[in-house]
Amino acid sequence: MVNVWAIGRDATLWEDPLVFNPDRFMDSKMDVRGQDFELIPFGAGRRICPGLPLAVRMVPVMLGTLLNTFKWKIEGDVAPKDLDMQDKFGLTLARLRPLRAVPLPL
Ligand code: HEM
Repeated sequence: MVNVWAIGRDATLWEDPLVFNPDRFMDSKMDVRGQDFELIPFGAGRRICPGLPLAVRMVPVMLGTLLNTFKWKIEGDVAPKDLDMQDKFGLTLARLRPLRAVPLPL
């Protein structure tokens, strides 16, 4: 069993590992397809997620469509910088408080 949680918080691998900063991947050559073990959201090796080819195509299409079709705000008018990023323990990590985003017509 690989502790992906610990890998993702390892300060020898990540700058400011506890900071939610998706921009850190902007110029990154890191491959999520099980080649770079710092980041293995689909697992790696023989049991790697068989849905990976579908997911890497569909997630950008779906996310891009949602972002281009609506403006978004966080329910309760919470500012993004104030978003509660605590997680709750489980077999997989889930947000303690679900993100409830509201689509607004453009
Ligand atoms: C962003 C989307 C997805 C992520 C992040 C993801 C992630 C994962 C991870 C981490 C595993 C465990 C790999 C391991 O044991 O090392 C897994 C397994 C699996 N995933 Fe996905 N997955 C995604 C989408 C999908 C989709 C779209 C499908 C099917 C259409 C799928 C089907 C499966 C199946 C069947 C397994 C079990 C494989 C096995 O145990 O041999 N996943 N996935």
